[in-house]
Amino acid sequence: MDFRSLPKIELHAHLSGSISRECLHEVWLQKKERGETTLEDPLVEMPAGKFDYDLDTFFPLFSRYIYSLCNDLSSLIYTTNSVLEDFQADGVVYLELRTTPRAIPSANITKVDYVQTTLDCISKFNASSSMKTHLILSIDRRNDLPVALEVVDLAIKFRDQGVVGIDLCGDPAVGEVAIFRPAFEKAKKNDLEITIHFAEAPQSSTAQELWTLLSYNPDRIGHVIHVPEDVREEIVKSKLGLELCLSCNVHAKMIAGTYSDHHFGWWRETGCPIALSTDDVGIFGSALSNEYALIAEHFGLDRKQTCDLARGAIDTIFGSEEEKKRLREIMWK
Ligand SMILES: CNc1ncnc2c1ncn2[C@@H]1O[C@H](COP(=O)(O)O)[C@@H](O)[C@H]1O
Repeated sequence: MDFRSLPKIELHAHLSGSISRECLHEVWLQKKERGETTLEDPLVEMPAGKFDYDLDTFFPLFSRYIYSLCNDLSSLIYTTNSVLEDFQADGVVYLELRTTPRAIPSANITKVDYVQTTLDCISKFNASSSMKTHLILSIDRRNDLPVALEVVDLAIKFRDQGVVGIDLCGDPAVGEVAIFRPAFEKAKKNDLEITIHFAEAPQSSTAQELWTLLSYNPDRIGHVIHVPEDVREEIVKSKLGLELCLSCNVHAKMIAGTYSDHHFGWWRETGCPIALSTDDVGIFGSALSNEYALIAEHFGLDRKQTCDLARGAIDTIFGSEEEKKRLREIMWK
């Protein structure tokens, strides 16, 4: 099966984590030539073929390196366009990209500028491509409530330009999710969709945390790894959309074992819509086409089952009914 040509939906992709190393290298070269950076070459920082980042080494890649490199308007535009091109070239027909609004005071960039710049790239790309993209704004678990509310306000402000929802992400070892209730309540009240990183690591999978997160009424949840039985039952009953990321979970050792041990095998029997997704293709190096190839290989999916899996994600997109109709027409049966 040609997994690249297979029309696919990507619903769990972090913008800064989806930038390829080659693209980061190009940004670095341009800055180096202009004498604007003292950072190490991305290809040295993240060598080709190295994908074994665990949750301890993964998050600092952003705070310590990628955010320092992509720290002005031209690098934001260059990297966002490159991410969109990569997804399109991989056969993605519908993309929900997510990003944490980031102010860059050294370049006079506010969070409003950051979101506007990202949306401008998306809107230009949407106008000239068959892949359609929407934006989700992320709240980082390490944020406090005022910052989280600011993210929701930005989502409301930019809804007309393609923001469809709110995400809760970040290092699962950090933060107390109960503080975010007013932010998610405000998002719901304003008809924004909600997706949440859920049971990603043992520390973030206490019964208290998981029931708190479910009480925010998410429309989808991501990763969904360390889930106790009573919580699973509730998820299945509510038919929540699941964003499952295979290679990321294997490389980062977030699951025990390997591809064939992934919890996709359990969730696929439950009737919850599943969106196979890449999470951070720039870091973990597995494009969505490869994720489908791996799933087909390790779970013995034939052509029809693979197409059904890809189409199943239509039901859980945050896009419009019209968009769903378009996808039902173009996605393989
Ligand atoms: C293991 N998977 C993951 N779990 C939790 N949060 C993750 C993540 N992968 C990425 N992020 C979140 O997304 C940010 C980078 O993209 P943006 O700057 O927002 O575009 C990271 O800093 C982290 O907060």
